[in-house]
Amino acid sequence: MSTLLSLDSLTALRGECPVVDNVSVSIGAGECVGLIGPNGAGKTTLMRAALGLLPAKGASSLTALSPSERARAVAWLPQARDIAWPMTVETVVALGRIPHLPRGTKLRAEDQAAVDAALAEMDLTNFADRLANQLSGGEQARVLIARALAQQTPLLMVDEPIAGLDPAHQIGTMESFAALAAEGKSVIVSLHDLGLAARHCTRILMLSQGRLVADGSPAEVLTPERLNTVFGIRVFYENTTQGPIFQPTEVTR
Ligand SMILES: Nc1ncnc2c1ncn2[C@@H]1O[C@H](COP(=O)(O)OP(=O)(O)OP(=O)(O)O)[C@@H](O)[C@H]1O
Repeated sequence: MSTLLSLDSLTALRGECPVVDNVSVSIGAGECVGLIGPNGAGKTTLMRAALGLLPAKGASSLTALSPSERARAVAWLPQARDIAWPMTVETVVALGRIPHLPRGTKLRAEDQAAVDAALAEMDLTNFADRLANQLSGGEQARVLIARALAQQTPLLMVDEPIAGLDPAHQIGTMESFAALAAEGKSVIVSLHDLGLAARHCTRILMLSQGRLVADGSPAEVLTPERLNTVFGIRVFYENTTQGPIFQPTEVTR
């Protein structure tokens, strides 16, 4: 299995305090990896440090790449979602093709095909000519996910992509990520919906206070003890013929 991301003792400080603490992990092709943890656990910091967007100790395989190589190796969707520019949805999504275009050239047929596919995947084909800054918050979020998909990188790293999406688009987006993994690409997705993580992710990384406290299949990681100690919740979890059903039921502290 080829390795798309390798972190070795990655440590990121905010002031004196390590908010990502000695994380080592390797992500191979074909994985849909859910990155979970309470608010402030270090999920965003871990992804930004892995991308080389924050200074960190230890090593990330991505930071060894040149900026242009990195842009073809990984697509990044940050948490902030507002689109300020009065550009059409199609133009915003086409920005995802820049890493693939020879300098100064226009979109080629293969680039347009990638843009059209990403628009369709995010249910945005009918929005292609709308101004992106005039869309709702959830619609803008889908435009930015489509831009990341259009990049067609082996690895997609997305920070809370389904926050603010309606239920159908949350499920559809997670299905798109799972489908990418089934095709041999990999996705690292931070999210707070543990039910969708349990259902769509092949692997879960659980962070608590900057440390990687669990790494395995959803059933291995989402145990009652960890959900109690790390998240302070009790949950109902059952494997059914329709897949795992996972519902937080009460706060335990
Ligand atoms: N710019 C900053 N300066 C100082 N501390 C910061 C800064 N950004 C984040 N932190 C701290 O680092 C810790 C980890 O933050 P991070 O954003 O990585 O958490 P997270 O797991 O992504 O949280 P959330 O689920 O709320 O998005 C938090 O305690 C946060 O307060």
